[in-house]
Amino acid sequence: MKLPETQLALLEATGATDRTPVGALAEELGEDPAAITRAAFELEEAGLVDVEERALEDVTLTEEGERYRDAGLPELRLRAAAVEAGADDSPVEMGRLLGQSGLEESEVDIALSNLARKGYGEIDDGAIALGEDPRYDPEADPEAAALESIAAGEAEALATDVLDRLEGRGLIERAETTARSVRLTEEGVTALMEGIEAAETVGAVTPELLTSGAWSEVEFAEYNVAADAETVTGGKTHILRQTANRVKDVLVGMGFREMEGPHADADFWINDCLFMPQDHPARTHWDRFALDVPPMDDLPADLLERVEDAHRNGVGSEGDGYHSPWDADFARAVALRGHTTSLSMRYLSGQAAGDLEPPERYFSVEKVYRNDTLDPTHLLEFFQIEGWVMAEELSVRDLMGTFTEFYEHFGITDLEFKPHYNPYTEPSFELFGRHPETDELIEIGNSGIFREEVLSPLGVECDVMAWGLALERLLMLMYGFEDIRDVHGTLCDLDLLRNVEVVY
Ligand SMILES: N[C@@H](Cc1ccccc1)C(=O)O
Repeated sequence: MKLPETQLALLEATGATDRTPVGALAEELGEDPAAITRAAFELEEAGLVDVEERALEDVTLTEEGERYRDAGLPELRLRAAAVEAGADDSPVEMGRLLGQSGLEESEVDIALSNLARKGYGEIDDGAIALGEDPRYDPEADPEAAALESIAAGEAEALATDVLDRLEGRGLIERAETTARSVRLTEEGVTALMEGIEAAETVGAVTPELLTSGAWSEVEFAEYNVAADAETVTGGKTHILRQTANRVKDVLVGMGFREMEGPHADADFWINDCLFMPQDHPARTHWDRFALDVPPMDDLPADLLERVEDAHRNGVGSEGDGYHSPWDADFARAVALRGHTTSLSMRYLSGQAAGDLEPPERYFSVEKVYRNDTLDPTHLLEFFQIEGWVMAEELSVRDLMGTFTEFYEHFGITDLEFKPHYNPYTEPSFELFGRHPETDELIEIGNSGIFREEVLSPLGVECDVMAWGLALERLLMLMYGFEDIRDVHGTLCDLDLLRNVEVVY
């Protein structure tokens, strides 16, 4: 008779009278328990051993259970302090005991309720009385003793009601496991006496086996295709990134080209080009992430001059500018961009991709940084879907039509628009969508048609409509997430991300 090596080793290590646990055999043979279990079942199928399975309970201490095992159960500590303070004779004020007992604030209620439950003392009017004949025996508290047994791996002998109580208190965790043990059958004993040879088995076909022709002589290991396999949660693209890629595909499909540019940029590109006055509240130091790096000295001088002129004196026949302070050093200072409209400015100015002729369409899906207060819909950094269209004649209808087409690709068909104000667009619109779970209207973007004060210094003579949409908000509408922190950043909910069904 021939058997694969692992099976033979297992058979030789197995007794005919006493059952041996599979775990012990795995340890003895230095093999993976899963491999030994598999071998045991194969031997059972061949009639050489029999495998017994028993449902077992695996009991472990929780962190709190561990803590009480070290320091003592809170009720026992309180009781000991009460004895010390003479509560055997007359009631002792709670207030006096708490300090002595060393109980944490969070443990006081736990101590009191369990003290009463166990009949170790009575609490009346803020004082503890121990009574005449306390059932208390510090050496024999069953729950304290059970914590010790569990820590020593001897939970099996414990009564179910004690385990139930500890579980109810959150001090232990119980899990079902299966214990398997094996014993030789008569056939197994006979086969061993007659002698068994080790057959070399092969787990997988290799190119060498195929080319040498050896495949026809070797014995292949049999797979148990019915066995449960461990769940492997492999790496995959984060849905935020997946959605970003999808957004890019959609926009490319709509004829847009992608913009690139720096995350840390001169205030000039982030704000000044956008006709944002230098004393605008959003430009104060606590709203932006200023960087302690040298200023950007290579801003195009003629453009700098034209932007300054638009700020100071206005553009065209009607506007007359802000008359607000203008400081070129302020324009050169570097900060993390609060929106990617800085990229739009670079491209529209001709500095990024050369002079552009209408019609042109550009987009980016990139990170922006804002010093917001963290909450379910705000993060310090998020992804903005920036975009603009340059054409001879544009109207609000073109803007709305573009959004309708874009969001339809993501199954969002109930957009709402509200008039809005931006220093750099006129008219301006905020975009809203309905959250699928809460039915609330949530803001998903901001848009408008650039003002002459923005376009004229850049040298653009036709219309440009533009927008900034929040990728995370799009995700909320698509997937129904209510807290953006579940899917973004280091606090994200891994289970949620693993199990989410990709929408498109
Ligand atoms: N920059 C704006 C979005 C926007 C871009 C272009 C035009 C109008 C609005 C924001 O971050 O909210």
